[in-house]
Formats: sequence, structure tokens, C-alpha cells
Amino acid sequence: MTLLPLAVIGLVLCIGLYVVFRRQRHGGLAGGSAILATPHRAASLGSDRVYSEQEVAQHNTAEDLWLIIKGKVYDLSPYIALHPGGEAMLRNAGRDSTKGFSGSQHPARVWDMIDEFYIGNVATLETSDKKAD
Ligand code: HEM
Repeated sequence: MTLLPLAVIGLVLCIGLYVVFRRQRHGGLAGGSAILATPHRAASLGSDRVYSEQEVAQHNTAEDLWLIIKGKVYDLSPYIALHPGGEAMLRNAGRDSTKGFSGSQHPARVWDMIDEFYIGNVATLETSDKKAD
């Protein structure tokens, strides 16, 4: 009879230790970059979106930063704070940055890195505006 309280305390301690152990294994932050390891919200918008250059130009701040690279639009707002080139990216915000991005300061892997920030394409100029005769 006197052993019962001890058994209950032991059981509670075991459950507590088990819960703490599980949290440490599964609840911690994933290694590496949290942003690059997390699917970007833009990915859910799909790749079929088409943006005009004027629309892209409105996203030209550090909090809301879009770039055009080779006709594709990227929302780099989550990346600007991590960019080793810092503000260089901001100077091109909202514009075609193919030249800056293709510069020798960048290793080839940056082409893989931008994929997760892809949100759509730039509208190509209409060819249907020629006069109908
Ligand atoms: C207009 C666009 C961009 C410009 C002008 C630019 C400019 C630069 C510059 C000047 C550096 C050299 C920093 C230094 O070593 O002191 C740099 C480094 C870097 N940038 Fe950019 N960047 C642009 C966009 C991007 C984007 C979109 C990404 C990735 C999503 C990126 C990823 C990197 C990485 C990884 C480095 C370090 C390269 C290395 O030394 O290994 N950049 N960038």
C-alpha cells in the first residue's frame, strides 16, 4: 500500500521525461536557413501568374521587393535581409535585374536559389495592338 504513491510519482516522472525527449527531437528548429527550408508563400500562388512591368515596379521596398530576372518575377522580400550583397538587390527593386543577377559576384548556385521565390512571369508586349484594316 505504501508503495502506491511512489509508483504514481515514478510513472508521472517517466511520462514527463518522455514528453521532454520527444519535444527536443521533433520540436526544434530545422537546421540551415529557416527561409530556404520553408516553402515560400509565393509558391502557393502558382507559376501561371502574369504581371505587368508597372505592377512589378510597385514592389520596390525592402519589405516588398520583387525583381525581374530573365522574364520571370521573383518576390525576394524574405531574402533581402539574408542577401550577402545587402542593399545591392534593393537598388534594383521592382525592375529587370537580369544583368545584376548574372554578374560575376554570384556563383552558379544562385540560379537554384531563386526558384523558391518565383511568383510568375512578366507580361510580354501585346502584338495585337496593330491597327485593324
Ligand atoms: C539585382 C539583383 C542582385 C544584385 C545586384 C546582387 C549583388 C550581389 C553582390 C554585389 C554580391 C557580393 C557581396 C560581397 O561579396 O561583398 C552578392 C552576393 C551574393 N548574392 Fe546577390 N545580388 C542580387 C540578387 C541576388 C539574389 C536574387 C540572390 C539569391 C536568391 C542572391 C544571392 C547571393 C549570394 C548567395 C551571394 C554570395 C555569393 C558568394 O560569395 O558565394 N543575390 N550579390
